[in-house]
Amino acid sequence: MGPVFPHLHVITDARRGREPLTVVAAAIAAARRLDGCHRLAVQVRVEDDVSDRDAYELAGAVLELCRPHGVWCLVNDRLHVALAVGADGGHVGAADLPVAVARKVLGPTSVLGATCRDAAGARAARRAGASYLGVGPAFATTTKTGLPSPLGPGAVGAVAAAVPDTPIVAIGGVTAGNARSLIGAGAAAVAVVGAVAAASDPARATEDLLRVLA
Ligand SMILES: Cc1ncc(COP(=O)(O)OP(=O)(O)O)c(N)n1
Ligand SMILES: Cc1nc(C(=O)O)sc1CCOP(=O)(O)O
Ligand SMILES: [Mg+2]
Repeated sequence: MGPVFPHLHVITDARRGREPLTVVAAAIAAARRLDGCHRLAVQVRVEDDVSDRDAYELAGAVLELCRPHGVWCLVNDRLHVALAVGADGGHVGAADLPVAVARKVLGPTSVLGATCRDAAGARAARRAGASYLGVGPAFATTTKTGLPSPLGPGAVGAVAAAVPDTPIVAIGGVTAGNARSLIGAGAAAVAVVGAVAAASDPARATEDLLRVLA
């Protein structure tokens, strides 16, 4: 992992009718304006019914946007796609490959994120080889269904305190208005879908988030 763990993870919204590449390009442009590309990561996340071919094409195109600026490109769920495009790493959750297996697939040096929702899960994921932990839902979200009740900053902070050597990325309902409460509680970073992808001006939204996270 590089010396600075990115504070803002922008996750693609690849639902039909969205324009993930336009959003990613806008987010990177905003980070460049703030001289903050090292503080930005992009996670390629597609719906389950998207074909591997389409996920591969999207991930390759996102990587092409990220790499020249040193922005991390991570791939959600589909580690074979991460490897195929040469991404910086991947992210897995409870329905994906187990963390230890994901680590084997990606190799020892790739970035590997794992979703966890409590201290015990965080310690287990860390032991299994996760390099960062996605913890959520921090706040209510409509982007993903079937999630447990929001944790709030306090519970996110309790997970962070359980794994002090591991960056926590708080996810779920994060906005420029509430991001600082999560960093104040102990998260190293936040991840967003809607706050950037659904914004009328995704570049401005990215800039706002990077500023409050500085
Ligand atoms: C940073 C980050 N945290 C959590 C998740 C959620 O992963 P998962 O639980 O596997 O759910 P899906 O995103 O695959 O629907 C994430 N993607 N990123
Ligand atoms: C993909 C995802 N995972 C979550 C979790 O808690 O594990 S919340 C979430 C959706 C985040 O989208 P938004 O920023 O629009 O709320
Ligand atoms: Mg997953």
